[in-house]
Amino acid sequence: MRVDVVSIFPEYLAPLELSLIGKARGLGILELQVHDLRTWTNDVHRTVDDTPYGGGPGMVMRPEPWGRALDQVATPESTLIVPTPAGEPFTQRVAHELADLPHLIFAPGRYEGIDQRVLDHAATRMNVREVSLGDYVLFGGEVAVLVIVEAITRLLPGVLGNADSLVEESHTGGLLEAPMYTKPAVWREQPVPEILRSGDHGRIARWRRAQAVLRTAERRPDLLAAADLDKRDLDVLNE
Ligand SMILES: N#Cc1ccccc1Cn1ccc2ccc(-c3cc(N)[nH]n3)cc21
Repeated sequence: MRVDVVSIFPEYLAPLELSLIGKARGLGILELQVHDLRTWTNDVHRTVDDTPYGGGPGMVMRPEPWGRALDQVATPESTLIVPTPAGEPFTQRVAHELADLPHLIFAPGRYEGIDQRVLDHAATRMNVREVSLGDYVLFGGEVAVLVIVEAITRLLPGVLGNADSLVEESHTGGLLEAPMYTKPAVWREQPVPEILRSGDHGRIARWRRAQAVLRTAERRPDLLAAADLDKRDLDVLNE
């Protein structure tokens, strides 16, 4: 997978060099390049924003630099990802969809956002997806890019050593993850649930599933409707 990020704060994306993402890049699983939007300005002040038509607070990102940037970076197989409070919710399902694509271009805006014509024009030549991290407002899209790139990179084949960890992870099958424990067996007078030390892998799997169902019902009942619950799960809920 190739990822290009265009930002007026390229240094904000430095964490993408670290840890697993850095490993994925080193293994050639992920190609990533960060670009400074001001590269595509053509005035002495390298201007990227202007006042909004129709009035209102703040500034809007001008279309010309973005247009030139996308002219250079995009290919017919590109998908443009635009973080915005007005986007579709970014979920694990969306992460899986994006992880299957060949080329992602991220356009994290700043100020009050990017001139709408940038997205409308891009949509005439590539897929465009506006995505929201949640119902809160950030200063800009760079933080969202860090989150989205990490969520996608975890799903790329070869990045996570133990493929099983992808199977057990949260939101698999639509349920939240069961609580996890490690040594010591007792910590501040709190023991690890006995079943997890029983060595009975079948009972452990059933216990974890039951915990995931109960935790989801308690914290995210909205996820239950879409989860593929079986009879045992329903019995757990009705206990
Ligand atoms: N757009 C916009 C906007 C609109 C109103 C007020 C402030 C902003 C700031 N902003 C500029 C770029 C940009 C990108 C993504 C987010 C964003 C995403 C989520 N889920 N929350 N916030 C915000 C962003």
